[in-house]
Amino acid sequence: MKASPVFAVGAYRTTLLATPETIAGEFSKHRAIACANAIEPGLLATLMRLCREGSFASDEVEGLGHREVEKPQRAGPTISLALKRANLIDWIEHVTGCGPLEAIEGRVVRARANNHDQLLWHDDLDDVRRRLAVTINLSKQNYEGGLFELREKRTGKLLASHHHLEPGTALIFDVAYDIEHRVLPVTSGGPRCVYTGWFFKAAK
Ligand SMILES: O=C(O)CCC(=O)C(=O)O
Ligand SMILES: [Fe+2]
Repeated sequence: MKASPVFAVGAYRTTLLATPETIAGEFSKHRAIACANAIEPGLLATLMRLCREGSFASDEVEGLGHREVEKPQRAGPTISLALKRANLIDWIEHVTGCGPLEAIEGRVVRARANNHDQLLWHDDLDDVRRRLAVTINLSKQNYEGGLFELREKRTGKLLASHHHLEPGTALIFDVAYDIEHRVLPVTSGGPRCVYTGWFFKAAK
């Protein structure tokens, strides 16, 4: 997907750069939007440093694949906190029509070019509170493979595919029973390092 700058999350504030109406059509067509420079440079530098200095533990995702998860979590909670600001939640609700949303939860994961790390097709609904997913690229080195794909379950029609290239790009995508997504193996370079999190449905 082509990423454009639509919001910028900083350490102390989030700036909205596009009206929800200009982006809503893309989300309804692809069930996803790609946001360039979604993290301001200062915060991004801190997050990349936390990832570089942090440690990662092996994580087997039953029936779906394998990757590594930041442990202890440092970059992950910082991003979750910064994504919680009301103006961004409100903007995302208007773009996607998926509101009302509340708390976001997520962590940083890493996939290596090792013929092992990947995630097969899944819908994220093992936790039914999830309503939207967000991934943010934190990869220091470029990589081949590691493509994210989103498709319709019934027809297999591909709705979106995204290669996380620039650090700080965010991909926001729909979590629903009619669609599923996967992450293909990284074939060289990397590791592919991303924050992956979810906006939950607000409790009624
Ligand atoms: O790494 C990604 O792009 C998506 C990760 C994912 O699908 C998940 O954590 O459930
Ligand atoms: Fe997922």
